[in-house]
Amino acid sequence: MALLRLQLHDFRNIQQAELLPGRGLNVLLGRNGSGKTSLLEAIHYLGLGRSFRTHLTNRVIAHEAKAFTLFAQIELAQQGTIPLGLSKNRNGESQLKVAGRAADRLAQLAELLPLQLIHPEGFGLLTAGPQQRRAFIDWGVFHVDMGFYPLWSRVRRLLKQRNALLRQSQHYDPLAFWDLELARLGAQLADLRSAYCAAWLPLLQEITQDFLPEYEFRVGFYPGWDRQRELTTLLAEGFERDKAMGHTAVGPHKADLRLKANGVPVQDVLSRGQLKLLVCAMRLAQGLYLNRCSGRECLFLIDDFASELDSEKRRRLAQRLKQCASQVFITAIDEAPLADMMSELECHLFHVEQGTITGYQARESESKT
Ligand SMILES: Nc1ncnc2c1ncn2[C@@H]1O[C@H](COP(=O)(O)OP(=O)(O)OP(=O)(O)O)[C@@H](O)[C@H]1O
Repeated sequence: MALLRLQLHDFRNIQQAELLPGRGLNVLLGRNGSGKTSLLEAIHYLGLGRSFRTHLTNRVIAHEAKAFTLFAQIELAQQGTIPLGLSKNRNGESQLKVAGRAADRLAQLAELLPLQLIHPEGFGLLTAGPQQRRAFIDWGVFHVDMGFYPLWSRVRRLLKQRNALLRQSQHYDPLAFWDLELARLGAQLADLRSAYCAAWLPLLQEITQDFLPEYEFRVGFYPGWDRQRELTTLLAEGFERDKAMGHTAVGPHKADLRLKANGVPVQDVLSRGQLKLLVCAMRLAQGLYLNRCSGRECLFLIDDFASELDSEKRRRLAQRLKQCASQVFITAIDEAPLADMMSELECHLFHVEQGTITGYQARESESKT
């Protein structure tokens, strides 16, 4: 999979621009505030239907404009080149087109454009609540198991129904029927997530050897409840508590990934820089796993991160990206700190200046294999 063309209209400070990326490393160079991160944000929008900086569409639409529009051409191994279009206006209305047809599910975008974002605030994956880590596991399962998305959607609907019933019912009985189904599907979801974590973990351990060899990492998957016990029993026992809280306290919607370094929770022992490296390793391991088990490539967006790594780690990052066969978009203020990465990968340079892309230059990797 590769992004061959990206056109932007009224996206942040970019009134109109076109990017024709290369397949390897695309370096977006520019001064502070020039629009580099906005370009990554636009690609993120195309892959996930949302920004990584804000949940407010109005912040992303250029001042004075009514809507933003993104258009892209992507190349897929099976389908060849297909166009994608996404537009959002200030009333929150979206238009999504895939291969010229109106599409209604953002999951369609995610399916076409698997992407991983590595950015300076990314360590929230390890320090914030479980929601981000659940989304992280689900990204992986979604891309390797076709059965995941319909199952996940049914579990979500069941939970909504259960929470609505909790608020209406004085007794547990009306919930019992729904809980049977929730427990059945919840167990299937937990099995998929747990199998994914077990399969992905060896790759993570391999990559952390590059980035953080001083630690031994262990990763535990928590399915959202104690699987020694029946989920139906736990749900029935927790009825009064759940009713008081207005939502369900145990179940697959509480799944989490728990990481330890030398036996201690990572957020208690690693420095900020080390947490960032670990997140980077986790995301690379996902890209690599996707590539190994489905032959598909995942696109990497790397914002302002490489300058935080020493030269050896940058080289290792580039080597891993090469292993993932990934197309990479990386921002930097100047190219000097990226020299190590640029020598490992086929490299394309773009200059971003006040919302316009002013330069383009393709460079051959020095150490092509
Ligand atoms: N909705 C908007 N309309 C117009 N301009 C905007 C909008 N939102 C943000 N901007 C401006 O867009 C510019 C580009 O921001 P962006 O974060 O992409 O810059 P950057 O090149 O990544 O900078 P840095 O290197 O400092 O991270 C900023 O000057 C910002 O003030």
